[in-house]
Amino acid sequence: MNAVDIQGVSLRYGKMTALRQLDLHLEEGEVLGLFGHNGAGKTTTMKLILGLLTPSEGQLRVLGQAPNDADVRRRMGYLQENVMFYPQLTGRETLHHFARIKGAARQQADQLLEQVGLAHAADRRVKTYSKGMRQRLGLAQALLGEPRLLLLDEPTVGLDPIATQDLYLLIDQLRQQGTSVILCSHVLPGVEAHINRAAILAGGQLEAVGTLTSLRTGAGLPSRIRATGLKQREQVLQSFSSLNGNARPLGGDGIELTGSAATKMSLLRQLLDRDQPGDIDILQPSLEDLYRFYTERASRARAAEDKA
Ligand SMILES: Nc1ncnc2c1ncn2[C@@H]1O[C@H](COP(=O)(O)OP(=O)(O)OP(=O)(O)O)[C@@H](O)[C@H]1O
Repeated sequence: MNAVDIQGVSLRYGKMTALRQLDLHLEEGEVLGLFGHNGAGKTTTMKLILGLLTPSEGQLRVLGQAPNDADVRRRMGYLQENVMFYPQLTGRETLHHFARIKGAARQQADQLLEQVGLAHAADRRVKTYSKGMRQRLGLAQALLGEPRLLLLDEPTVGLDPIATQDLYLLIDQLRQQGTSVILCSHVLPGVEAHINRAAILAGGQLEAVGTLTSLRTGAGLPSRIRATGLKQREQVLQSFSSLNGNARPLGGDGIELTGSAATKMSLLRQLLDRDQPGDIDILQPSLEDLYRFYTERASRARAAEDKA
């Protein structure tokens, strides 16, 4: 059973179509990164999964049930963008309050405060918390009741680099325990090692979805192999240039080879056949490169449609 199954879902706010024919699924124990420009439809997708919105068309199942099923709601955790709390309550009281609403055990509060690094501030009022502390409290609130499905909307906003890294490690841990996670973010650097697949929304439509490897193959963006410490650099350069012109010299004794995701490994083997480099770096298209590629492709397609 998939944690989330979205089939042909459209969502209209009056005349405005926020999501168009969305097909997307989330496997159990999978982390899906959901990316897109402002207004692309990410929060709308989250709200549909949470049962806060009803599709105008299409089918949606969450943990095998309708999203507004009471049992499903108990097994979901949600960290919303710009999370707000009662300023007069302490961190611990805040979690007790949400535990009551969610039907979760009150004793969980202390363990969760510890887990998100807020144990030292458990008895301080939330109004004295920094932005990052409120974000951590939001995460603890989302984790109440040991959810099987976690929806995180911009979870790293306000977190410092160490706290961001801690959050990603926590997501890795939850995934290992079988929790499914959808992570919406505009912050792409650093996230790619922690997601199984990425989905890119543009203008309410799914422009691309897949593992980074499959998105790289689909985009056809080049990978670069940088090698230094070559003993026969000129011969190596010549032999690659005569093959397909994808080699160029770098400063010192280095070279850079450029190839598609499909040819990368073969280029690497050819290089190692020809020389014994002291060091090698492989620079693959990053999540940002892929995001740029797919969103620009979507914009071009839309501009062409508008012209026609
Ligand atoms: N309640 C609403 N009434 C009318 N239009 C809405 C409403 N909520 C969202 N929209 C519109 O639906 C579209 C999708 O919005 P959504 O909030 O899902 O985008 P998003 O990808 O989460 O954006 P952001 O990154 O800015 O949070 C936008 O054009 C937005 O203006």
